[in-house]
Amino acid sequence: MTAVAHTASAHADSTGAGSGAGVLLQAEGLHKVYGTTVALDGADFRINAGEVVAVMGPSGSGKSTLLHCLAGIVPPDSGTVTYRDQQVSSMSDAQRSALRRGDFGFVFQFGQLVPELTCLENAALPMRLAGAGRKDAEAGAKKWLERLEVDDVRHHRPGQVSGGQGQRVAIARALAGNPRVVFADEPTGALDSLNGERVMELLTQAARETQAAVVLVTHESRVAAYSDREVVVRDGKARDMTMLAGAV
Ligand SMILES: Nc1ncnc2c1ncn2[C@@H]1O[C@H](COP(=O)(O)OP(=O)(O)OP(=O)(O)O)[C@@H](O)[C@H]1O
Repeated sequence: MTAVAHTASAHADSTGAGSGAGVLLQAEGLHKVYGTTVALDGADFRINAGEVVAVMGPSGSGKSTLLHCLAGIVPPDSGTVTYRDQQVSSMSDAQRSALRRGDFGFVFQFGQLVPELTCLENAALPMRLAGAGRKDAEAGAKKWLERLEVDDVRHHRPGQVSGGQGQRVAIARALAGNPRVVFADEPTGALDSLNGERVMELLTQAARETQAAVVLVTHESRVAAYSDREVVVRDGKARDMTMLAGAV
């Protein structure tokens, strides 16, 4: 095993970065290997409630793998992921799915909306999957579509809306279930810069109001500028740049 950059973790408790509401999600010493490729090599990470953390770094450095391990989508080979007092890394597939449905929201580069459903039905889908009735789920989803300024396209299907509108619908969908953590992997990657900035404004505002934490994978510094803190992943290790800067 390679030595881990623990600088960030060593300072995070005392500085209480972000809302100060305490660590919500934490990873320690994550290792993940695909064949002969080392995707994560002892990565540490932590995020507080209400905090927006940008995960940056070169292509292939392990950013998405880190996000997938944090979200319980991919189990790490070793290391731990702790959400509140639960060990995500030792949960069964079914437990991890339940956690993702109940507590996490997801936004990806290409919204990944279900093409057969309307924008409203898409935004309501996580709540439906979590057991809400159609009426309640759609009422909750409509509120978020209004908030994301795409209520007017709620009866359209994803193929009938622009990329920016589709991405806003995807964000509404991620937020509608009142997630405690939103995982956003290059959420503005497919958008022009104006749309990208508006999407980031809406995402971060909404997250701050609901005290959701946002793990934001991006390679764009103008997107990372919306975060409270930046973590750089390089060669499968994560370094907290804000903490490092503060320590100088
Ligand atoms: N499912 C997989 N199977 C095989 N190799 C994988 C898989 N997922 C990731 N990798 C490899 O692991 C390494 C890290 O990938 P990852 O997608 O986490 O990087 P990234 O920093 O998100 O890259 P990018 O910025 O290009 O999206 C890469 O070398 C990648 O090819």
